[in-house]
Amino acid sequence: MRKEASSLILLTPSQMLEVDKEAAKTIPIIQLMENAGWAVTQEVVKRYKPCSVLVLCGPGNNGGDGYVVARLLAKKGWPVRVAAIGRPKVGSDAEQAAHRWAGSIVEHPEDYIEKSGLVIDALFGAGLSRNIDSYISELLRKARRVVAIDTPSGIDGATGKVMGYAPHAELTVTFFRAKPGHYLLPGREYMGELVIKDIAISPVILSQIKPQCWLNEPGLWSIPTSEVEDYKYRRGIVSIIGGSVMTGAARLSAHAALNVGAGLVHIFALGSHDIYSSSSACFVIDKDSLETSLQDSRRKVWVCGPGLLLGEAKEILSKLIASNVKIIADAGVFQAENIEMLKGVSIITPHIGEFIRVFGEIKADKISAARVAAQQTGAVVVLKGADTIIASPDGRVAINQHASPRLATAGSGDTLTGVIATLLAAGMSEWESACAGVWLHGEAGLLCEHSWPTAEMLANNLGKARDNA
Ligand SMILES: NC(=O)C1=CN([C@@H]2O[C@H](COP(=O)(O)OP(=O)(O)OC[C@H]3O[C@@H](n4cnc5c(N)ncnc54)[C@H](O)[C@@H]3O)[C@@H](O)[C@H]2O)[C@@H](O)CC1
Ligand SMILES: Nc1ncnc2c1ncn2[C@@H]1O[C@H](COP(=O)(O)OP(=O)(O)O)[C@@H](O)[C@H]1O
Ligand SMILES: [K+]
Repeated sequence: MRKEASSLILLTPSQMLEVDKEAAKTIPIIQLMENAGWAVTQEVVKRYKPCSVLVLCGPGNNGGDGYVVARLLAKKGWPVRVAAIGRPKVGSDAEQAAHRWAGSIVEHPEDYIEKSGLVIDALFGAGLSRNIDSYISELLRKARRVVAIDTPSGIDGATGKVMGYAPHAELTVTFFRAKPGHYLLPGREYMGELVIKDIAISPVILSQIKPQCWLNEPGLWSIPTSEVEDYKYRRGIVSIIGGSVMTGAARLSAHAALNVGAGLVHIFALGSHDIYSSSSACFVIDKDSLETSLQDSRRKVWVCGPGLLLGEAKEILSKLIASNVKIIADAGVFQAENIEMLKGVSIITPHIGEFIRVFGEIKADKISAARVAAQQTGAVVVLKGADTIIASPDGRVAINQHASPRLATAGSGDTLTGVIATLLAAGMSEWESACAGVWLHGEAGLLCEHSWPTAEMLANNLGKARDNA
């Protein structure tokens, strides 16, 4: 089902704390904590039969949620023990929640954890501020089945990094909106099933927070549908530079563009035309000079990079930039290790190796690095990988989890450029084309999960993928 863009918002832990403060103006935190604990309890009883439960409670509000879960599960007759790993601050909401827990508090959780049917991880959530220490990591290592409150303790909600150690949860219940760390790797691998629960925080608060990050799903964008009065120029023209030596990449890009619904695909071949002419009756092979082809004002979108040698990429890219067309730059363009060269490009699609070659090592995290690269170039950056990040120069970021490892095949990136170019040519904005293109590419991969697809097979599934968006 198509989601509302607002439900796709991802909040960093610090934004979530801001939400918390705002929400507290109308609903007391202790009530939000009760709601959070109730939400977790509901999800637990839905999935598990009554069993012995050990709730590991940390010193903050994450721990507070844990005390509520302990109380509610015990009320339902489940055998529950609580371990208080760090006492809540005097006068805090978590302390109030702890006072309401009348059951046992074990001093040595290590004596119980292996025997417990279920461990509720309520140690740290949004307030994780440093690496997990060895006592806690040794303890968590012994847990067999873990349900995490907000996030498995040790996962940085902003970046998905593991801070020393984190348990692999079977179920993670978070509140109001998910966080980037729920979807970024490696964090995503620790969540198990992720459930986002409404705890009566008003979405109106979001307008004050000004979120800048979304999960990449339909609803964040919408793709033009086919109309009765469609004609090929309205569907959009994609022009692709074909390399003189490596000719497969441009052909794959062109094949993808046609399959995802481009009205017309031109290939401007740098060497012999023959291979391009003979590979599909649907490609239009340019016979004119590049300058003449660029004078056709209907040809606004160009793909430059797949299969290009460094010299070819450099020369052609500068000509395209000077012509003010919209450019999707990939592959060959990134051999130059040159940020300046990319200024004037609309969208760049580097994989992590290419990204590092051009922009240098990623020092902080992938989101920040992609954002900086977008600002430096003025282009939308698609940082490809298993958790592709799409960053706009204006600071917006989308995280894509809608993909399959089956996409990791030669030429897969070339098909992606063809998809993005088609959406751009159909009139979508740079940001939306990049986000939607990455999703469609992922969907094509998911449609092939019964096989080991080649890039051509992926391209063949793009029309179906577009219909599914
Ligand atoms: N945001 C919201 O709207 C709501 C948040 N709630 C819960 O509140 C949590 C956030 O609460 P807090 O801000 O109190 O933060 P946490 O409870 O996540 O942790 C903060 C505490 O842990 C300590 N700490 C952090 N990292 C540590 C480490 N590696 N080793 C040892 N101690 C460490 C800090 O010193 C602090 O005492 C959320 O994760 C969520 O579970 C819920 O109570 C309901 C509402
Ligand atoms: N493990 C994975 N999970 C999901 N998507 C993947 C995975 N590995 C690669 N991909 C996707 O496949 C594409 C590979 O692109 P790229 O590395 O440029 O390949 P090529 O240069 O061979 O065309 C990217 O869109 C990337 O996001
Ligand atoms: K937790």
